[in-house]
Amino acid sequence: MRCTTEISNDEAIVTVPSDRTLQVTTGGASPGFVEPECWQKLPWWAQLAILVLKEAKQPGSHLAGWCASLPQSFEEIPMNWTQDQLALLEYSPLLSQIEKQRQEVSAAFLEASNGVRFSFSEADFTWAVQTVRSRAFTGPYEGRGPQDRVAQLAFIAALLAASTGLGVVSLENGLNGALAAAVAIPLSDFLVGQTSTLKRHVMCPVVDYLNHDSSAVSDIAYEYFADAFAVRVNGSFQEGEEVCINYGEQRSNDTLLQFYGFVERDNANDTYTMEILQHLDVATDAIVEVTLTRTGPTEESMQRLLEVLGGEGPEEEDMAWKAVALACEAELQRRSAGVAHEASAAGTGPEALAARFAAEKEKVLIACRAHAQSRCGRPSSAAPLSLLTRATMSPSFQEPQLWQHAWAKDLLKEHDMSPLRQEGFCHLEGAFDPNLAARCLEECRALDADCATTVTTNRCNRGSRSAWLDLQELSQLRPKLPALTELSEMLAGLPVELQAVAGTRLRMQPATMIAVYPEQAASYALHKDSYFPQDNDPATGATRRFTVLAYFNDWRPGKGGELRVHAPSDPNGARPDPKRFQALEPKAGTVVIFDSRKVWHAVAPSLNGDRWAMTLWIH
Ligand SMILES: O=C(O)CCC(=O)C(=O)O
Ligand SMILES: [Fe+2]
Repeated sequence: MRCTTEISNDEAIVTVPSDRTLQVTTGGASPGFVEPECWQKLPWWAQLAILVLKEAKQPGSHLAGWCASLPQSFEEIPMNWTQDQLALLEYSPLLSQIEKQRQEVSAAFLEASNGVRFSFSEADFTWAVQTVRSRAFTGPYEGRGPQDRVAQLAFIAALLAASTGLGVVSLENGLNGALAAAVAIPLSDFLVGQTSTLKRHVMCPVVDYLNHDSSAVSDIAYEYFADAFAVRVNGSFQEGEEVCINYGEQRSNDTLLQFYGFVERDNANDTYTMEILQHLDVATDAIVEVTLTRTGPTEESMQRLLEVLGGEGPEEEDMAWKAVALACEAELQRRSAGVAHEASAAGTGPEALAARFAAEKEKVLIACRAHAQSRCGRPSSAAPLSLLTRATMSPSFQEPQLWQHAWAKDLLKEHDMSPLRQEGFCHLEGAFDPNLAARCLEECRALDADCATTVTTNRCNRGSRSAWLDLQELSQLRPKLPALTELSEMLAGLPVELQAVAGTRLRMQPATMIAVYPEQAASYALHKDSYFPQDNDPATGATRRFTVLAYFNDWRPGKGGELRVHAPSDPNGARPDPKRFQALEPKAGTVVIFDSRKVWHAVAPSLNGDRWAMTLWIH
């Protein structure tokens, strides 16, 4: 759906009155045309499917226009594919899911055909179920009966606590706002889930015309006082722009294909489930199914794997990572090559969709294999470790005057620094010699191959590896790392120059960090480098004031890994709009300087090649 006029942030873009929707709720009464006993036995999607069939078959339905706009068939939904088409997926977990789904739909049809007082064929019913599964959304239901009241009271109390906590203006607005938030997916379980498992499943005409985008931030909310469903999209849009919503967070391509009939390219939530022991030389009858992400097994899978390996020590963990690397390798050997998939994925129809799905699954395996290999024999830590001593470095601040460098003096003189003062960041292309960047890149790769980098345990920054170069140890590091020490000294000359630009006294932690974002297997979520003043270190008063980044890669469009600098937030420092950012290319020779306290930023996954950079933080 495209917008015909400008849309501003958080405006309700579609509002559908409750009586124009089709809904079912947990334990809700059956409609007059279905036997109550039959209704209670049917799963929610079958109940909704019956409501859809009723509208589609009933002459003069007030939803006739919407019914007529629904697709006649769903050739993109794998449940409708032939065995040959399904085999192209090369992925048995999805095949089992589809088989299960077919059986469930048939069973529900048998049940429904006995208790519904109008007739329909199995094909009609299947069509309606597929309409429902690709278009309905689910949220909590605040309850209706006396029993539900308890849940409702707790619900309202939680909302009031939330709204007063936020300093909301009027009660009605507060409640509407809080309820709106409550129907959104993540909060719903917190507010309602603990006291009630009541759910509401809704088919909302028109809302279903909106496409999915996993990066979109949207709410589909029941607005209590308006008795309507409203879609709000976080972000502003120009006339003609497509507006997408997020069908739900963290959906793998399995779910997207099975229920919605599409595959998302480079979907960071895609996973690969397999029986891991079949690929390993272990004498056991146990079957260990693991789910792999681009950065290794899910926590639950890792736990299961460690149990089989007999413990949770560092040795077992190392063995587990080796097992994952081997299993990914074996699985990749077993599958047909992704290049072939990519070639056949260009068209439309089940074959192309299956090829796209298989190509994406292969990408998960490749990234997971690389990550698992990088974990073997390599420490993990919340912070990078010193290259020389392998220890965490406690901040020992120095006066910037100690570090002066002609390059730094010239750089800030040559470039206009007003963007740094006004917008809080500046992007300096060609700031240093790309040959130096290329030499740094080579040294970084060698260090990484020697396991000198640490794998981060920061959940917002999954998959990256890094190391500290201690500026006080440069003489020892120089012989082995001439390029990295040269660049570190250059960057260390910036704080004294920035003091003049910022008009404040600065201090520096004499260390630079090198970090890699491996291809397809790392990203950094929206964050600031300093949440001043909350994160003032009480002992040292340390707060990061400026972040300096220097990039090493020969960057080309399509390689990904952009630094996303988000539009400045309000003076209260609220999180900015996740959809509005400027994407800076991490190109060899580029330096970016920004205010660590003000600038919200993120790193996009690198799509082609490992992405390397050096960082210096100034306090
Ligand atoms: O590498 C980048 O472009 C930014 C990394 C970053 O945001 C960080 O390390 O805090
Ligand atoms: Fe950062």
